[in-house]
Amino acid sequence: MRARLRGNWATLLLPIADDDSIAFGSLKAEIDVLIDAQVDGIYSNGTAGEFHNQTEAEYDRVQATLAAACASAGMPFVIGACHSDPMVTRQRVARAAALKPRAIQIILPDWWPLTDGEAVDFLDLAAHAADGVPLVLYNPPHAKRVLTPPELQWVLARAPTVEAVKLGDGDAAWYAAARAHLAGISLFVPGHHLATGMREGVAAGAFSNVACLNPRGAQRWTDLMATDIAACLDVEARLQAFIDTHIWPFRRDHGYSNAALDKLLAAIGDWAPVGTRLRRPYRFIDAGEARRLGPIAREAVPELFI
Ligand SMILES: N[C@@H](CC=O)C(=O)O
Repeated sequence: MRARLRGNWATLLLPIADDDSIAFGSLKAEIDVLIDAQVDGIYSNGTAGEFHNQTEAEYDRVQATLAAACASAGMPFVIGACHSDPMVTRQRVARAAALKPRAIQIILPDWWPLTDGEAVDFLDLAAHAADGVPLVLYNPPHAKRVLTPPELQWVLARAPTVEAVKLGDGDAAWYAAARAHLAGISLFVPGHHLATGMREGVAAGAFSNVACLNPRGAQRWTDLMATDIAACLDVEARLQAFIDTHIWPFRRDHGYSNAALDKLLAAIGDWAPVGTRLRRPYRFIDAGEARRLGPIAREAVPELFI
């Protein structure tokens, strides 16, 4: 039987060259570092993979590069077939399934918000395209339609191939609702909330921005949660203070995207040739900010830098 989807999943950030092309040599180098870090798994085409800003030929090349490297290393991988257009999603899912990933991640169509019934229908279409490969539903707080725990319960009861949901968590009331409505579903919370999600008995893992900062450190922190959750909560509190003070203002005060923030974290961690650049029209944070914040991050959470 297949093991439950869980743990520390590292996002494949998309390296962008100065001419706005995808730097495929750097992408392969990044994959090699992630494999060497022995993370629980690698996933492509999340937000930091800039799935929303690729041609279909580029999409195919990114997935083929990931699948070939992971297959030969025995590293579990999930392919993000996300797209805001449901027709394109179905085509991406079908092509992803042929690469035999552990699962395929999708978002709900993102122009006109779906009703719950339409969400079920969309997940049924995606399941057919996935041809037996399980689905991960990525439903972040900035999605056009954000499902509450009771709404998710209703939808997932009618979408049996959805094995996991990647979502934003919330306060104590949200965790209580998640426990009441989503038991048995692998829930993936934001990486920098993972210790809280584990303590609350709700999170199975994270498709993780902590792995953006340092994949090896994120893996050790995740593994430690099984035996010393108190120590992990202490790391989480310091990490959140660092993010609130030094990373979040780039979005709140200057309007940078989440992908820009994730790439800033990766540049602070400086573990692969990813860089901070995003594809136009999205603005990216100057690499000098990563150099400035590197020592501050290492002082805040030295445990994550190994
Ligand atoms: N939103 C992120 C999560 C990790 O950094 C992504 O999927 O890229």
